[in-house]
Amino acid sequence: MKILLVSATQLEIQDYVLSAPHHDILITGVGLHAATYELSEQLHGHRYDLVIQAGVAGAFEGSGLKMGDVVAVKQDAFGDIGSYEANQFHSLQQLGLSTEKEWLVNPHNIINKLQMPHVKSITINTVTDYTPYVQALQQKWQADIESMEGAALHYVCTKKNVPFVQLRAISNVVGERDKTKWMLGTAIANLNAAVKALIDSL
Ligand SMILES: O=C(O)c1cccc(C(=O)CC[C@H]2O[C@@H](n3cnc4c(=O)[nH]cnc43)[C@H](O)[C@@H]2O)c1
Repeated sequence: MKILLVSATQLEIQDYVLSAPHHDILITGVGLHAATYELSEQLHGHRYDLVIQAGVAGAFEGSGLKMGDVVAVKQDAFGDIGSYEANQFHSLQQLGLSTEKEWLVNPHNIINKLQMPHVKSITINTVTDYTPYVQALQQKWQADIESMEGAALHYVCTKKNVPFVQLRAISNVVGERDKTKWMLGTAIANLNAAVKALIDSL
């Protein structure tokens, strides 16, 4: 099986890569713009049976998720592309500016084989501790987690008709900007173990 392993940063997947260097690896850089471009370029030149995106993420309060939990993203959305006014967020679809679906749902069976929570994620461009904005996004999407690249995976792979799966490990609570309260090390260790378990099972 030809697998592409994708991550925003080397740090997030290097433990797995060092132990099993035989898959194609794509480090996109942080953010939607970089992930969309790099993934599109890579899929233009190669055919993969599965694209795995692995990274850390923030969990929304009330999601029930704990630091270090590893989750599979069932659906993702471009969470902050639209308008924010009177403390309410509106997507491009609500504004009548896009006819595409709001949620980019992963239709591939592989996600059903993963023994971990299946979650809703949004992909955002600005990390913030401004509570009214975080609450407006929560009210709109009722997501469990957020990242800065996930929707690029769902969007590009769906357009290119390539099977994909997005694994995220929880490193922080959304809105927490004090990095001493993040659990990056635990999240990355658990993420790499989950990537290994998934690939070994294929
Ligand atoms: O130090 C900063 O100011 C800073 C600003 C934005 C992001 C970071 C990161 O270290 C995150 C990089 C990476 O991790 C994902 N991530 C992790 N937690 C969150 C979150 O709460 N909201 C959105 N994305 C998150 C993200 O996918 C990035 O690739 C540091």
